[in-house]
Formats: sequence, C-alpha cells, structure tokens
Amino acid sequence: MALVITDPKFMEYILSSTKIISKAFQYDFFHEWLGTGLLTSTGIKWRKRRKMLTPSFHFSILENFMDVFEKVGDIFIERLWEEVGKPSVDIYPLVSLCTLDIICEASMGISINAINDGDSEYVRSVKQMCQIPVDRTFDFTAPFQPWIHPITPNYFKQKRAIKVLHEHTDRVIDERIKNPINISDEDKDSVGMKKRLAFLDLLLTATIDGKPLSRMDIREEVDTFMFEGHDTTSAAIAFAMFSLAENRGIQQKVLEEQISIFGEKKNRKTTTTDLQDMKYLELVIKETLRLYPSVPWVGRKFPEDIEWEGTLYPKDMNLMLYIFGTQRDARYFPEPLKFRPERFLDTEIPNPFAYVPFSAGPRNCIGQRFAMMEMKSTISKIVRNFELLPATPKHELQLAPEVILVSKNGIRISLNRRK
Ligand code: HEM
Repeated sequence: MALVITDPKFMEYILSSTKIISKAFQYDFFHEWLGTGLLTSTGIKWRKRRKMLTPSFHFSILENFMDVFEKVGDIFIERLWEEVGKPSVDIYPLVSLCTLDIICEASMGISINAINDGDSEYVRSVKQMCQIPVDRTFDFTAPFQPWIHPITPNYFKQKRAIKVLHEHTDRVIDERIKNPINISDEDKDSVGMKKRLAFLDLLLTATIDGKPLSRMDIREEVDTFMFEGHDTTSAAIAFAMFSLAENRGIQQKVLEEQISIFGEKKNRKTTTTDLQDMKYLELVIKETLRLYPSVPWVGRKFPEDIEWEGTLYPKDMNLMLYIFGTQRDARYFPEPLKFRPERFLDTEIPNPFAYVPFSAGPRNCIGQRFAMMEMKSTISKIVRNFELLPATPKHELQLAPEVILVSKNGIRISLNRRK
C-alpha cells in the first residue's frame, strides 16, 4: 500500500525535508544488483556518499565526457542510417543501446559496443536487471516477494544476470587498479591517445572519513550509474524524437538553431559552448521531460508519524510522489497534453514543485547536468542528420509509468536522410 501524492505543496514538503530521505519498499528489489549505492541507501551512509560524489558532477569534470558523447553519438548516427526510409521504426531499443554505451564508457572507461553488439551477455544482463525488479514491483504479490521470489523462474534469471554484471564490474575495477589513470591531461595510453577519464577513476581516489572506498563500495556506485544513467536518458531522447516527429514546426526551429550554431560544417565536433547555445533544444528537452518524465514517480517512506494539513500519517507509510500526474495537471500547465516548449519561457509555474523531472531537494538527481549534456549532444546530432517523421501507420503511444516511463507498444517514428 502506498499513498499517491500529486499536490505540489505536499511534494515540496517531502522532497525538501532532510529527514524524509528513506526510499519506499520498491527500491529494495534493486538491492541485489546495486547494493546500497547512492540511489538506494539512506541515513549516514547516503549523506557521506552524496558528499563524496558531488564533486564528480562538477562542470569541469563533466567536460571530459564530451569526447564520449561525440564518439558514441557518431556510431549511433551510422546505425540509424540503416533505418532510413522505413515507414515505422521503434527507436527505443536503438536509443537505449546508445545510452548504455555512453554510460558504460563514462562510468567505467571501457567500450562495450552495445550499439553494434546488442546481444552480448553483459547487455542482456543489464536489460534483465532493469526489467526483473519492475516485474516484481508491479506483481500483485509484491509485498510477499521476499518469500515468493526464490521459487520463481525470475529468481534464477536474476541470479545469473547479477553474477555476470558483478563479475564484469569487478574485472574492470581490478584492471583499473592495476593500470590507474593519472587524472591529468598529460596521461596518454600506449598509442599516444589521451586516456579517457571515468567516474570509476574518481571513485578510486576518493576517501570517506580519510579512508579509501572498498571494492564493494565502488562497485555499488558504478552499478548505480549504469542503472540510473541509462534507461532514464534513453527514454527522454526517444520521447523527444517522437515529439519532434509529431510536431514538425518545432523540429524546424530546432534545426534552425542547429544551423545557426554549426553552419556548413554540420558534422564538426560539438563543444560545451555549442551545448550552452542550444537554448531552444533545451526547452524541447524540458517539455519532453514534462510530458514524458523518464522517472514517472519517486518513492519515499515516512521516518516517523507525520502531520500534514490536519491529517496524521503513520511512520513507515510508503509514499508515491506521482511526477507524471502533477506535470500533466491543467492547473499548473494549461493545455497539458500539448507539446509546447515555449511554455517554459512564458508560463510562470505556480509552484516549482509541479515540475520535478529530476526530483528536487537533497535527494535530487545527481546526474542531471550530465544527462542534459548527453541529451543535447545526441539529439543535436540526430536533428542535423535526419528529418524525423511520424510513423505510418500513425503510432499512438501506450504509456505505462513503471520504474521508468515506457510505451508498451514502442516509440515509433520514421527517418529521412537530411540533405
Ligand atoms: C533524463 C535523465 C534522468 C532523469 C529524468 C533522472 C531522474 C532522477 C530522479 C527523479 C531521481 C530521484 C529518484 C528518487 O528519489 O528515487 C534521480 C536520482 C538519481 N539519479 Fe538521475 N535521472 C536522469 C539521469 C541520470 C544520470 C545520467 C545519472 C548518472 C550519471 C543519474 C544518477 C542518479 C543517481 C545516482 C540518483 C540518486 C541520487 C540520490 O539519491 O542522492 N541520473 N534521477
């Protein structure tokens, strides 16, 4: 049982609180894979980890990932050429492999080449571990899962997937410990290329209370980035592509902005200044995350009895803050189902907590800047190379607010080569 909350004032009270930081029971289903990394931990452990990880998301560090966005983005564009001219393409699985490649390289510093090898054991295991906890959360047996799970086929599938994932992360960590990267620009590999900095390198040098992190601590955080930093951005990019295909006038404005930035050299390398100049694209991404928030709800638990506006709520009550519902409420967003990026310019949102795609307060998304850079970089490349058109026959999304917002029948569009 959970209390579903859509009132922005109540959301503000909960999200701003430094006491209501424990997650709802649904997050427990991710513990076997993620342990108690930043997303799933609470109390002192979470506070110390958050403090330790915050500098890793500083702009000066994120700049290092521009090369990753560029390299993987180019491979993705090559892959998309194969889809040109088809009347209907489900872009979600393709985008998802692209964002998996990006987060893997950013967090571990290695390439798994998911775009061209989407059926590898590692990629399959990530996909399974993003799905099995969701199946468990939404199964009517959810409260009894600790007892029922061990006798279901999912238990054995999950055990195998987790073994693959943990062994993979451990191998990469061991390799990096043996061959550390000096976090200086001078560090070159054997062929003289600049070595790529990864979040893992920062974790290897980080300390908490003066002590370095254990291998297990590091694995928890790397795996958390792999989970939280992959399906979230892929959903957003795929829904943005769908929205641009369905709203050609808006797509034209995005294209004009891209032309004003890149001119004739439409495939030149993107810089951080270019990303900052993509103001209209940023509005498009904001509007995409309003209508299609990648994380449609977040769960919390009351740490003690709480009284709010005359009602007493008991300790340990599970809360579901329903971002999807609030962001589609006409009281805060007139004509809520209309895709209108300009609303972020001219509408005063009555309560900022009515728009919280990255959550808010102390447990907001630590990766939001990284995500914004990745989304801008990728969508910019797509729009410069392809005209996005509605699928034939017309595609009606079947949205389902699972742990990540999904469309049950895919996200279908059609692609044309842009001259
Ligand atoms: C469009 C992309 C993204 C969206 C919409 C998004 C959204 C969110 C939301 C709503 C939360 C709060 C979850 C909760 O309270 O249960 C969250 C937390 C988190 N996100 Fe993101 N996220 C995105 C991308 C990323 C990326 C790329 C990373 C990593 C590189 C990341 C890492 C995290 C982590 C580690 C947390 C837990 C923070 C904490 O509890 O202190 N996210 N995200």
